[in-house]
Amino acid sequence: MTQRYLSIEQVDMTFHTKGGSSNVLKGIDLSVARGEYISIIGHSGCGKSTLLNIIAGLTESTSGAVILDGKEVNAPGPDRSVVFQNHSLLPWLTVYENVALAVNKTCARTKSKAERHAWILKNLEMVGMGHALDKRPAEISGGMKQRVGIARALAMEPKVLLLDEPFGALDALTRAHLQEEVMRIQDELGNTVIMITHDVDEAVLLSDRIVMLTNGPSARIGEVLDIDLPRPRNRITLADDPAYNHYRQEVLRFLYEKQRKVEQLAERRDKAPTAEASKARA
Ligand SMILES: Nc1ncnc2c1ncn2[C@@H]1O[C@H](COP(=O)(O)OP(=O)(O)OP(=O)(O)O)[C@@H](O)[C@H]1O
Repeated sequence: MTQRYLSIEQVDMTFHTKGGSSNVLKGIDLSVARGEYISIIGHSGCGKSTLLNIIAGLTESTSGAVILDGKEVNAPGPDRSVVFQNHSLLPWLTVYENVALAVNKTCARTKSKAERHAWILKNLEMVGMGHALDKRPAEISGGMKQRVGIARALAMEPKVLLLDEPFGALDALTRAHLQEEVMRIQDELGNTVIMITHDVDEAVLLSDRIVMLTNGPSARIGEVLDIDLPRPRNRITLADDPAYNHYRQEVLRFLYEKQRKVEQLAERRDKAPTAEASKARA
């Protein structure tokens, strides 16, 4: 594997709003190998989506750089496709047309009309949506919409697939099915993937490495955990696997420790006498 297929170098992010400035990310450094599956996990509001948006080129970082396959990227491009938690299909287009829109945009020069048609079908079949080509988003379930979103992202043949809590809004069974699909597709295509998740089991099941962000403000990478479990992975077998459970515990320990620190700070703040109270006592 080529190390540094994607590298995030010393990325800082500060948002300036009317209410003041907030430092969200500080000194994020991460190298991702080609074909690697990375999950980013961290407490709510720590800056995971901000980081993903910076990689996608949707948000410009305050400083630092994102280098993909030797080139700096700082605007959206077809080399990075994003799947969001809440599907972003165009409601007036059919399933087929939603994927076709992306394919016609990115492959117009490289594929003939017939090739593009076959490619759209192949990608929709890969996610099990070949039977619903003419349906509109309102006529299919949430899980099916996510499948179409994944097909659309894959059909663009991105260098990096960015998944922002792609299964977050789904029921447990649909979520499990889609995780299996993504693992199978990943085995077949060897995509480079960066996925945000809140789900520790999902992170361990799918990832080669889990990147754990500290709590904000100024979140940084707290720990990176290598998930050295053979593939293909089976969730039922892994449930009794000591290595799998060890990885789970490691992520949970990190998250609980960070949470505990936040609670301790809040306790200290609540106990500390306020300036007014001190003045009143004086
Ligand atoms: N465009 C923006 N302008 C100002 N502040 C922003 C903007 N985008 C995000 N933030 C702030 O940055 C912080 C991190 O937000 P972000 O959505 O990246 O967190 P997250 O870890 O993805 O959260 P969650 O897990 O809840 O989705 C939050 O405090 C948020 O309010």
